[in-house]
Amino acid sequence: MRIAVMGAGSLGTIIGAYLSKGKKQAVDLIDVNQEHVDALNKSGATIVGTVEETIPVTAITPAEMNGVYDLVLLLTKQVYNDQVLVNLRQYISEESIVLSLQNGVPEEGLAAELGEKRVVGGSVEFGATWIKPGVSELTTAAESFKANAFQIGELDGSITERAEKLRDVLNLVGGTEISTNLIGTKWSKLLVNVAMSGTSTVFGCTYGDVLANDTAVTSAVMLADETLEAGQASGVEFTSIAGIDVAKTFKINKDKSNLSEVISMARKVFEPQALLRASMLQDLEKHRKSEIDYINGEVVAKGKETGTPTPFNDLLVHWVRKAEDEKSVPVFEESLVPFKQLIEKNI
Ligand SMILES: NC(=O)C1=CN([C@@H]2O[C@H](COP(=O)(O)OP(=O)(O)OC[C@H]3O[C@@H](n4cnc5c(N)ncnc54)[C@H](OP(=O)(O)O)[C@@H]3O)[C@@H](O)[C@H]2O)C=CC1
Ligand SMILES: CC(C)(CO)C(=O)C(=O)O
Repeated sequence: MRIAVMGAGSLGTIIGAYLSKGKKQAVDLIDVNQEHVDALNKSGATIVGTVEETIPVTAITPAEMNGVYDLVLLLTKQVYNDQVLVNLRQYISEESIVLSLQNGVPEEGLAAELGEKRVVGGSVEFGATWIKPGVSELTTAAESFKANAFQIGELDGSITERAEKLRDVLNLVGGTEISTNLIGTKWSKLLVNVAMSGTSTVFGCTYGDVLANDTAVTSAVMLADETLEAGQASGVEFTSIAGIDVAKTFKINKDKSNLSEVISMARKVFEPQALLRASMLQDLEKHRKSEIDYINGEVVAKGKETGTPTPFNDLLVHWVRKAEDEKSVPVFEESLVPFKQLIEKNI
């Protein structure tokens, strides 16, 4: 099988490295960062953090792509999908599979662009941070990465031979399961990103800082609840993620009578990830456009479509877009002010 890892950044460096290990298939790590590509070819892909390993890989820039790939792992940020797909079209056939492992719910758009038959979806259950050319950090405990790295699935939830084949390939990286409810799986991961990555971004802090502050953590669970409301109103059946049934855990009663219980659960569930900083926050720090439109913005869009109010997500998207426009990084105490006001109005 000839595999393209499209976007060998934080995640792609690690995934591409483990797929290349043992040379079981031909794998190209493809990235626009020439310095990174050169370092990968010269010294291999170095994984630091919860594992320490260097694996020889083949890396190229998009301009050096050639021939046809059987499998493309889409690991660029969704923000760049339009330009990535224009290039990619030249290197896929009718039989090629494009597996998006991006956060958010890009599958529908990809199927419209590339044809439903070519697209398989997936969700990544570990974290990674690009450190420098050739080096990426695994930020999830190694045992948990080996046990639960991916959930993948066909858009219609069927278990097909190709999904089983993809599972076997991804098992070379970390534990992979086939989801029979891909949209539910993607929305369940979306809920975590909306609540925790959204707040980590808008407050400019770690997950731990969010959990430790009453206004920030209350905002996080309100964001999660809006995700459940908007998702369920559009027919999403939420699933479990890392063993947590998200619909049961994060549902806030209309009269808010269980709010403090939900906050306690959020603190317990996310405490092991206290050191994480959202990749969207890292985008703001690099003065880049973040994936906010595809994360919290997805909830706002579904809320509009279904007539579900999403005031916390509206406010968060507004503040993150403002930071993008101003090329600034949110300051914790400043961002707390409007969220405190919204909580006083709504709770
Ligand atoms: N990092 C994480 O912990 C997790 C990330 N995800 C999701 O996975 C996806 C990838 O995230 P992440 O690995 O963090 O992203 P990164 O930005 O670290 O990696 C993407 C890489 O793609 C490169 N790139 C940009 N444009 C192109 C292009 N046209 N062709 C080829 N390469 C290109 C970027 O180069 P340059 O930087 O120079 O632009 C970068 O090296 C996102 O959707 C994210 O939400 C999901 C779970 C966890
Ligand atoms: C940090 C992590 C892994 C949270 O689940 C993530 O998905 C992100 O911020 O993009």
